[in-house]
Amino acid sequence: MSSSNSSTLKEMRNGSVSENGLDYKSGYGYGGGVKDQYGEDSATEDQLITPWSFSVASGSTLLRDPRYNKGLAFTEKERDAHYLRGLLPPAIFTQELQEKRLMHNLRQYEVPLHRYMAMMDLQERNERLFYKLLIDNVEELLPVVYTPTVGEACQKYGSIFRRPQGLYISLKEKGKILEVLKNWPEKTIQVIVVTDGERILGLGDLGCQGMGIPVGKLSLYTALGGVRPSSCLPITIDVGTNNEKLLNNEFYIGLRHKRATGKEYEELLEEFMHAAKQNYGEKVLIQFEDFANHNAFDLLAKYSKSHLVFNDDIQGTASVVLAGLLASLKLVGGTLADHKFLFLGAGEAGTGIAELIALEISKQTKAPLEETRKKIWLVDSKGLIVSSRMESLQQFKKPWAHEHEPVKGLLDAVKAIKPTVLIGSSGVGKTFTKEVVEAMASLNEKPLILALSNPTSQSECTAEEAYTWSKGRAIFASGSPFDPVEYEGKVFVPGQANNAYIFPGFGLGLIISGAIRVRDEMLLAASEALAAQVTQENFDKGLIYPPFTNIRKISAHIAADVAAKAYELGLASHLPRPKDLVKYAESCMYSPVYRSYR
Ligand SMILES: NC(=O)C1=CN([C@@H]2O[C@H](COP(=O)(O)OP(=O)(O)OC[C@H]3O[C@@H](n4cnc5c(N)ncnc54)[C@H](OP(=O)(O)O)[C@@H]3O)[C@@H](O)[C@H]2O)C=CC1
Ligand SMILES: CC(=O)C(=O)O
Ligand SMILES: [Mg+2]
Repeated sequence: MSSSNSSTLKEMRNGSVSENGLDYKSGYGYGGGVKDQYGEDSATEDQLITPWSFSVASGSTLLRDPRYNKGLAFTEKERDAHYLRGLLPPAIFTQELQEKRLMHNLRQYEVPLHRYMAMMDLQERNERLFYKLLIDNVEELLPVVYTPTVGEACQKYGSIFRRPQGLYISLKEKGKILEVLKNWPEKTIQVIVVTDGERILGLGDLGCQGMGIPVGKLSLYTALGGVRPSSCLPITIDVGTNNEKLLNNEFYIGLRHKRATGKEYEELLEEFMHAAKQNYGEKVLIQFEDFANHNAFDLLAKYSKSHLVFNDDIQGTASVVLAGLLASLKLVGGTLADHKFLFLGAGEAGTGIAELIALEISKQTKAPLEETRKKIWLVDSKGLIVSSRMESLQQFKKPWAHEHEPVKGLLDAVKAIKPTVLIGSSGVGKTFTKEVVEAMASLNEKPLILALSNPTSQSECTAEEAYTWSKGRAIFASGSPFDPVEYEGKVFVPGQANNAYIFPGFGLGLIISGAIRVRDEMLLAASEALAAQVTQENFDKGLIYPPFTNIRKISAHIAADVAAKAYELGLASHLPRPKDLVKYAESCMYSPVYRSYR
């Protein structure tokens, strides 16, 4: 360590690096960056000449840097070498002891939002400990940092706001977005999750406060998919909000006017997409999240030609649901083509899933897509989507307008269509009523019921309702988690049908292969990889998804199959192709274990 309290990366490269304890042991297999003092990839060669040159710190600055801070886990030697003497109490804790203490403290909070805030504080204080906690306690902490609690956090974001997380790009930044991107401290970005806050979960327009979603999704990219935190960038685009309650709330953190639309909106998005590619290169993955459907489909169609883009709500959800359906065939029998599907909700999630099911059936049976789509029916707020409504339908609904007489409510649609699978993607809670579930149970020995809407308050029904009303015959999964249910002496474990199973591994697959575009074949590969991870033990409990406890292994398999597909399609730029892609994906994953600083 040089005697100054901070040293620039340039200085380190000029000679003091090796003596400063570079720890290459747990470096990444990708990224190609320069290692900083602590063994992190921090900046690429050309970034060294930018005015934002990287510096590392010691003393109190080190303690306040969440990326490198280890709190009480700094060793005696590190305390000496890094000017920490006296800044910490004498005790030295292992990371495991810190973890035990934090879990104990977290469990004292009875209000979920308080747990969320405690986790965000930890992320801002000690990043590795945050990820260690999340990875080691994933089933317990997912509902805290993700759905359902993240929904409440977004609703109250203005009130609970402490330190800013992520990058805010508002209409005020029009014409300056590239400069805004350059203000972000990290230069090597591999994944951006971006929202404009208009459809946050099933909670509607939360404007700028939607930031909780990209922050939460990216923490899962790291914890579940092993993408390193420094290469993840959460972004919220603020074009205003139509949420009157927020506009009138004195603590609202966003622009205080109605949403910009049309040309003004499109130009801001265009500038952002252009700047992101210019600043981070063409291999940066841009994940669109929780946009309203009147923008989401158009943005995906427009930018999938020129950028590496992925819409989680349309594509990630489709892939996770298809995986559950493929797995469920072990329980319900038949092939996918033998089933009939009915959706409540014909938006991003509903039509996205429908299309991927139709594609998979078409792939399996060689039947044309127009035919396989006919096995799938959707209900929107106006009733069953049928051909007589064609003229007034939004573009993304048109492929689902089959010949049938008009049907108004869901119950009548169930009776008319006689589906084997019922999927809720409406964003409206309690819409799978007792009559609807009973009708499904009267039609099927094992009705498959997926209540995808988030958060829990918007779930189409609860796990208990699904099992009780079907007399224990339903196979059930939901977007937000439910506890196991005991019905007539038997314990039923509901699965979580959430795109969180897919996007972390999917993104990792794109990154490790250096993919330049996303294709439907990759989504199908991800579905098949996830379905293959469901074990007999899971099926015995009625599960159609594996538990999240194994998610890193699952993500490695998804990543490997997505990467393999990218290579097969000629869309991978990282050559040569690694032989064992699963091992390679695992070797690329971020580890939250502390590094030793010499
Ligand atoms: N589990 C998971 O992984 C995921 C879950 N979701 C959840 O799915 C829900 C929907 O998301 P998304 O598809 O993006 O939203 P959209 O707004 O795109 O679509 C909602 C659809 O539901 C329909 N709808 C609304 N109210 C009713 C009603 N009372 N009866 C019948 N249909 C109704 C709408 O009808 P109309 O078109 O007529 O307005 C629309 O077709 C959200 O709660 C979201 O959290 C989303 C992505 C992933
Ligand atoms: C899970 C998710 O992406 C959603 O509810 O929007
Ligand atoms: Mg979403």
